[in-house]
Formats: sequence, C-alpha cells, structure tokens
Amino acid sequence: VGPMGKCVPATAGFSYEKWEINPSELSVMKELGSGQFGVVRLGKWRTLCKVAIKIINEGSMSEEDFIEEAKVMTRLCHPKLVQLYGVCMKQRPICIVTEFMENGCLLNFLRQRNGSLSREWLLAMCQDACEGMQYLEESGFIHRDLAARNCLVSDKNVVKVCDFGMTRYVLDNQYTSSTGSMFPVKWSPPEVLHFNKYSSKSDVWSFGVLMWEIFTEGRTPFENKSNPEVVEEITQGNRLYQPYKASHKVYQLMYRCWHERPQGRPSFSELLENIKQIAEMG
Ligand SMILES: CN(C)c1ccc2c(c1)CCN(c1cccc(-c3cc(Nc4ccc(C(=O)N5CCOCC5)cn4)c(=O)n(C)c3)c1CO)C2=O
Repeated sequence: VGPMGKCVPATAGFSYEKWEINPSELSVMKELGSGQFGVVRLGKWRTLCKVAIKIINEGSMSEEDFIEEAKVMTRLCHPKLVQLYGVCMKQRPICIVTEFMENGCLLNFLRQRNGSLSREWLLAMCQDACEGMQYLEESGFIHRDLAARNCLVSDKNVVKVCDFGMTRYVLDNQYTSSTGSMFPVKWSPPEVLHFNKYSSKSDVWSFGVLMWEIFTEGRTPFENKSNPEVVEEITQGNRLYQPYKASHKVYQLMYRCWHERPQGRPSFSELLENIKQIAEMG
C-alpha cells in the first residue's frame, strides 16, 4: 500500500525497476476517453486496485525521454496530484499506469452540473488544485499545461491535477509550437507566447485561467476569439472578465495571476494562503 493508503502497485517483480509495472498483473477494461497520446482505459492491477491505463500510440510520444523522466515523476506524491504508479515498457505499445479518478475530467464535471455548484464548492476546487500546484512548485516541477481539461475529479469530488510535465513528450507540433492550432494560447502568459519561457510563475498564470474556468463553471476563455486575437488582447493588457459567481476578492486573486511580468505574480504558496482566507471569511 502506497502513499495516502492507496493501493499502489509495489512493482517489486523480478527484473522490474521500482517504476516498472508487470503487464501480466494488469487487466484492461472499459475505455475512459482519449488524449494526446491515444486511448486511456480503466484497468485493474492484481485484480484489486482500479487504475487508469494510457496506451501510448506509436509516434505520439518521445518514449525514451519519458521513460527516463518517469523515475522522477513516480516520486511526486501528493493527495491533490493524480499519482503516476508506473510504466509497462518491455513491450510496444508502452502503457502508463496512474491512479483512477471516478468522476473524470474537471471541465466536463463543471459543464454537466450546469450552475448547481455553490461558490464554496467552486472555491474548494480552486484550493484543491492550488495545493497540488504548491507541491509541484516546492518540488521545482513545472506543469506546462494547467487547465480544467487537465484536472480530474475523484469519487469524493476532490479535484486533482494530472498529466503534469507531459507536454515535453508530445511529438505533435500542432500542440507543442506556440503557433500550432492546438497550443494552449488562452492559458499561456506573454513570456511563454513570445519566448517559450516556462516557470512556476507561468503555471500561476494558467492557474488564474483555471480559477476563471471553475467560477464560470466550464466556459471557454475568450470563447469568440482566435488564438492570434488572444495573443493581441493579452499583449495589449486586456484580461478575462469577472465571472458572475466570483466575488470581488476571488476575481482580484485570479487577476493577480495575470500580471504581465512573472515576478509580479503571486507564488502558489501565497495563492493558497489567500484562498484559505477567503474560504474562512465565507
Ligand atoms: C500532454 N498532456 C497535457 C496530456 C496528455 C494526455 C492526456 C491529457 C493531457 C489529459 C487528457 N487525457 C485523458 C484522456 C482520457 C482519459 C483520461 C483519464 C480519465 C480518468 N477517469 C475517468 C472517469 C470517468 C470517465 C467517464 O467516462 N465519465 C462519464 C460519466 O461521468 C463520469 C465521467 C472518464 N474518465 C482517469 O481517472 N484518468 C487517470 C485519466 C485522461 C487524463 O489523463 C490524457 O490522456
């Protein structure tokens, strides 16, 4: 049993490294959806533990680079991060095994509840994601694509951050190039759009947009603007509007995440303190 009492595959096998999983101990079940690397399925590890299994499409991922980094990523453990359990890499396609989150992706979760979520609940979701991001910040680990589509919801409605750092292994340059059609322009700060400069402070900008997604319950940022138009808007200093369910203090907080300069933005530690204060005041 691993961190937080979860059944974590103790991959102590024969010739398996700590972060390797023996595929014969996995059974694959229903499809959960598909992402940047292909299909993700629900699975069972040693018949007991529910897991999510990413089956990596050939040519979608720089696999050697990922496998090298997987050792580091399996050591990132926090209750608000979707846990990476390990990799099956002795065969093709390789597969990535993670913690399973019953209620799926946060963006769909928000949209399916059409307006029924309380302000307290929305702020609690922001706090969950902020706790996970503070741990990544402390660990010197940059997410690079924080957004509601890259957060998941557990059976207890806890929000966790997933697929942190995975953009580094995507081979599709429509996604990786800042002029590509799939680049997350609407979640990116000026220094990323212009200089590809990633840091925990660029994650803070994205976190501000995530707060906006949560408080609009799943609206698309700048929904009637193209990516090039958004680059223009942001460069001119325009920002996302105040969501109806966001109090002035909540809006002030997300707005501070969008300071033009990285050093002008709060850290995740500071954001978390502020979110807790707002939550206490009710
Ligand atoms: C490069 N970057 C940033 C990437 C790369 C890959 C991916 C992503 C980003 C994010 C999206 N993604 C992806 C794709 C597909 C699945 C998962 C995905 C979905 C899960 N869970 C569920 C649970 C339920 C449902 C479901 O069907 N419903 C319908 C009924 O109401 C409840 C919900 C869907 N997913 C889950 O636990 N994990 C770990 C991953 C994930 C998350 O992992 C990826 O695979």
